[in-house]
Amino acid sequence: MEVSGPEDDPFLTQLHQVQCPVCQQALPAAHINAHLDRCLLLHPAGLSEPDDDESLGSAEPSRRPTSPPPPPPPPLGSCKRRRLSGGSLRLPPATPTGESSDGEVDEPDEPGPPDGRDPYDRCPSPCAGAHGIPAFARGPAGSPLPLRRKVSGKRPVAAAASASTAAASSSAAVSASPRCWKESERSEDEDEDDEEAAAAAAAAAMGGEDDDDEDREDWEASAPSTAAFRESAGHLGPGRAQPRPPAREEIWQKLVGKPLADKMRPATLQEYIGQNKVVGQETLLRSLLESNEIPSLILWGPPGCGKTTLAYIIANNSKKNSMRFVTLSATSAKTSDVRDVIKQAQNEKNFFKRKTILFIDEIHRFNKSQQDTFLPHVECGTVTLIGATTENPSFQVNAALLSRCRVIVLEKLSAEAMKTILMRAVSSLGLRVLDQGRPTDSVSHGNSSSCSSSSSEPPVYIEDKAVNTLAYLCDGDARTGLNGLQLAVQAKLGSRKPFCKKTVQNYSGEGVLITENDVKEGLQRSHILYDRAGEEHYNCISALHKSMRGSDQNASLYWLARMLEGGEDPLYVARRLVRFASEDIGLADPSALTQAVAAYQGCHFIGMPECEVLLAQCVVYFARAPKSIEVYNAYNNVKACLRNHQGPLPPVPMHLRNAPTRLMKDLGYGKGYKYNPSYKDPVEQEYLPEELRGIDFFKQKRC
Ligand SMILES: Nc1ncnc2c1ncn2[C@@H]1O[C@H](COP(=O)(O)OP(=O)(O)OP(=O)(O)O)[C@@H](O)[C@H]1O
Repeated sequence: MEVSGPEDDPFLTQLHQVQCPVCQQALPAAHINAHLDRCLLLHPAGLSEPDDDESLGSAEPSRRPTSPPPPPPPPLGSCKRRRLSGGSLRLPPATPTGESSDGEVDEPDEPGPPDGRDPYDRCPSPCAGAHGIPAFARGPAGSPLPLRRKVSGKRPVAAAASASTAAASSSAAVSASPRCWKESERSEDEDEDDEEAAAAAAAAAMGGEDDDDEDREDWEASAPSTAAFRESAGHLGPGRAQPRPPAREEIWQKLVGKPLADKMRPATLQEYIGQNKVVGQETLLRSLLESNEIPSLILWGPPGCGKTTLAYIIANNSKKNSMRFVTLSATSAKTSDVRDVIKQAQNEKNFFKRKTILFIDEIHRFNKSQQDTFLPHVECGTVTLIGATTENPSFQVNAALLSRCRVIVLEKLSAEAMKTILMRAVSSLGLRVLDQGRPTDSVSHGNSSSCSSSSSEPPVYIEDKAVNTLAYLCDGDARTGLNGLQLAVQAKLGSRKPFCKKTVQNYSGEGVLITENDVKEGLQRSHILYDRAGEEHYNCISALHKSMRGSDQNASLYWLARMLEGGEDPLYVARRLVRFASEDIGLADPSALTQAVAAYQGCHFIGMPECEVLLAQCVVYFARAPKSIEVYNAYNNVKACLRNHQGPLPPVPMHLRNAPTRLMKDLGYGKGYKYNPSYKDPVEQEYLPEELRGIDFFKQKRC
C-alpha cells in the first residue's frame, strides 16, 4: 500500500520545499519535475555528484518500511526523497495478474501502488544504485547521460513511469507465459524472477538500451528466468545483441531453480514442436485457435508429449482475447472447487459476458460423479472444458462428457522433434555442440553468439552424439529429455573435470565436455515407460498376444521383457499364457495348455526375477507352436446361437436327462437313453434339442 504524504495535498505540496538534487536549489515540491528538466540541460554533470547520490542511496534502506505505517508529515525539505524515490512512484505490482486460490487468472490490474516494495531495489544494473532518481543512467566511461531523457522528452518521473509500464508489459508477458498462471505452481523464486524481469525492463527503459546490454546480459545470466531462457533461445527476435558465450558458472546459474523442462516450456504455437497432425498448418485445431473458437477438448497422450503445454498455449491465446482461463488439477481439486469455479464462470458470463476456459490436468483422476459436476455447464457453454489425460478417455472419462468434447490425440514426440527441443535448450543454456566429424575450427556453437575468444573461461561442450542419444532414449517424453540434459550438465559441471583434448579427435581446445555417457547417466533409465495400471499395461499384453499368434518369437520375447522390466506382475502374464494355450493353439498342440499351467505354477513358486525365464520359455514355445482356433471359434458359435435364440430355450431331451429318483423315472427322465459302452458299434442317438438337429458349430460361422 502506498504511504500518503504531503505531496498528495495540493496545499501542502505548494507549501513544502524540496531541494533539487542537481543544483541544490530549494523550490516548491510541485515544481521539481519541471525544474529538473531544465536543470539537467544546464548542468549535465550535476547528477554525478557523489554526495547527492550517496545521500539518496543511503537513505533508501531506512526509508523502506517492512510494514508501512503512515509516517508523520516530513519536515521541510525531506520530502525530496519521497517525491523522487522509486518507491513513491506509482508502479504496477511486479506480477500483474491476480489469481484466486483455485488458480484462476484475472486480467492484469491497472497500474497501482507498489505493494511495499521498490522494484528498483532488486535490479543489479548500474542504475539500480540510484534509488532516489532512478532514471539517471551513465555512459560507459562513467559520465552521466542527461540528454538521453531529453531526447525521449520524458521527465525522470515520467520516464520511470514509462519504465514501469515497460516493466508491467514485460511482467505481463511473463505472466502470460504458462509458468505464471498456475498459482499453485508458482514458487517464490518465480515471483522473484518476475520482479527482476520487471525491474530490468524498468532499468532498461530508464537507462537506455545501448549501454546496459552487457550488464543486462550479466544480470540475466545470474538471475535465470523463463524470459532470459526464451531470449537466449532467440525468442525476442532479431536485433537483440546475442549474449556473451556463457562460462561454466553462468550455465550453472541458469540451471538452478526450476527444472529445465519448465523453463523451456513454449508459449506459442510457433515454438510448439512436433504434433503436426494436431496443430500443424491447416489442421482443425489450429484454425479454431486462430479464430478464437475454442471447443471443449480432451487432450490425450503419453507423459511429456505436450498436453499441458498445449493447454498453456491456448491459455495465452485466450487471455489475449480477454477470456478467463482457470486451471484445476484433478489430483488435488475437490468437488467443491469445481463448483466454485462453475459459480464464478456463471457470474462472469452473466454480468461481464466473459467466457471461461476451465483446464483440468489429469482429468482421469476425477471420479465419474466429479466429472458429472461440470457436465451440464459444458453442455450449456458456461465453461469450455480442456482436460488433459494420459489414460484412454473412453475408459476414464464419463461417456456423456466425452461426447461433448473433441478428443485430441497427441503422440509421443518423434526423435527429430526431440532433437529440436533439446537443441533449443542447448542453445539457450549456451552450450556448444561438438560435432566430432568436423575439424577443430568448425565446432558448431549451440549459441550462435560470437566466439569465446574474448572469454577467459573455458567453454562447455556437448557431443552432438549425446544430444542424438538423448533424443532417442527419452522415448518421446520431452520432460524426461530436458531434465536428463539438465542432470547431465549439472553433474558434469559439478564435478568440474575439464576434458582432455585427446578424447575428441580433431578438437584441440579445453573446457568441459558432456558426453553420451554423461547423458545416459543423467537420463537414469532405471524405469522403462510402462504403466502397470494404465493404458500401457493393456497395450503391451495385447502386443505379446498378437506376436505369439503371428509366430514371431523375437517380438514375443520383446513384449514380454518390456512388461517384466517395467514391473509387470509375472502371474498376470502367466494367466494370459494359459488363455493363449487354448484360444490360439488349442488342439493343434494340446500340451500347450499343460505348459502354460506349469509356467503359471512355476512363477507362483519362485517369483521374479527367476521366473522370467519360465515365462520366456513358454512364450517362445507358444510362438513356435502350430495354431488352431477351431475350438475357440466353435465355442463362440455356440454362444452366439444361445444369445440369438428367439423365444424360450428348447428343453433338454428326455432321454438325456438324469433320473436319480423314482418320480423322475416315472415322468420319463432318461427314458430311451442308449449307454454307449454297452454297444459294440457306434450308437445312433440324438444329443441336441430337436430344433437344433443337424447343426454344426464347427462349420458355420454364426448360428
Ligand atoms: N511439443 C513440444 N514442443 C516443445 N517443448 C515441449 C513439447 N512438449 C513438451 N515440451 C516440453 O516438455 C515439458 C513437459 O511437457 P508437458 O507438461 O506439456 O507434458 P504433458 O504431456 O502435459 O505431460 P504429463 O502428462 O506428464 O503432465 C514442457 O515443459 C516443455 O518444456
